[in-house]
Amino acid sequence: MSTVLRARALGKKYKQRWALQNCNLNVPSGRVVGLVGPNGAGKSTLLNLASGMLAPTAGTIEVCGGRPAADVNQLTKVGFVAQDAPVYSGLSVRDHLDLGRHLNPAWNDEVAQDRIRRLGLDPKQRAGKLSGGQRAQLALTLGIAKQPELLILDEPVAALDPLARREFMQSLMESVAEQEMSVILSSHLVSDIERTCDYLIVLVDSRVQVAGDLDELLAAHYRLVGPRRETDTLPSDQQIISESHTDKQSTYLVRTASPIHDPSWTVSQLSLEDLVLAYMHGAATTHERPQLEVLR
Ligand SMILES: Nc1ncnc2c1ncn2[C@@H]1O[C@H](COP(=O)(O)OP(=O)(O)OP(=O)(O)O)[C@@H](O)[C@H]1O
Repeated sequence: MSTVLRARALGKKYKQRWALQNCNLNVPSGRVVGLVGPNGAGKSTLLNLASGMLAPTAGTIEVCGGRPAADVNQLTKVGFVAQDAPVYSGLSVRDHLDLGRHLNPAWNDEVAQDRIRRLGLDPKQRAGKLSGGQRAQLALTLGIAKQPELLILDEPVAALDPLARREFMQSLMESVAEQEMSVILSSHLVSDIERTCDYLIVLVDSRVQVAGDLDELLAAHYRLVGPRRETDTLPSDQQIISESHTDKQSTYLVRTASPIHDPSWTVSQLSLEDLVLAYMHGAATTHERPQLEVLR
């Protein structure tokens, strides 16, 4: 199985503060990866390192088998749509497509023109006059028509209303299905991740808390509710992600590869939202609880 992103002890420091620390990842190719975490967790930092916009302070990162943005070949392989979908406000939609055609050797003009038509964008319209959603769609169009091996999207739907968000994600999924493309996208919205992603990375407070195949992660996490028990009474193969207690009752969210047979527990599976929040809560027990927007 080939790897689209590999990070080893990767770190990025701004002045005295680590924005990303000891990040180790092996993301398989052909997946749609959801990168989730609270504000300031380090998501943009990781995506900027992956696109070559930033250089690591520590460790290494490889995308599509090479150092990000190392040469023209590497630049061709990776598409990056930064946060807030940056476009040139003085240029028209058509100018953007012309620019894309000239700058990208694997540019697919048919895909670009078709998307613009389907979105109902006027080619003569200046990008500065488009709505936030239309700008995001234009930026996504440029990323998709470039036909990269890896498309990186930093909070692509943040500015969109729920309907526009769903349409945006749908059109992204159609393009993924049509092209052989890996995608890494960051989002605060668990519902978007749930609908579109098959691989999850949870980043909190500059550290990767968990990463892996979404279905495998969901299958390996449980909520245990039962009479109050101390942490050290749980089997060692159960990794405690978060816990809460009342005088009489304990609730644990655990990760384990083994089935749970203990009859004193009421056992249930976790939703994706539960899982993400458990890792955020677990990582934040010494801090204020981070905010995660959960929209349905
Ligand atoms: N250019 C910079 N100079 C100094 N500090 C920075 C810079 N960029 C980011 N940081 C800090 O690094 C940390 C991680 O920021 P980053 O933008 O990667 O987080 P994020 O998870 O993308 O957040 P958000 O969800 O709010 O976009 C934050 O504490 C932020 O203040």
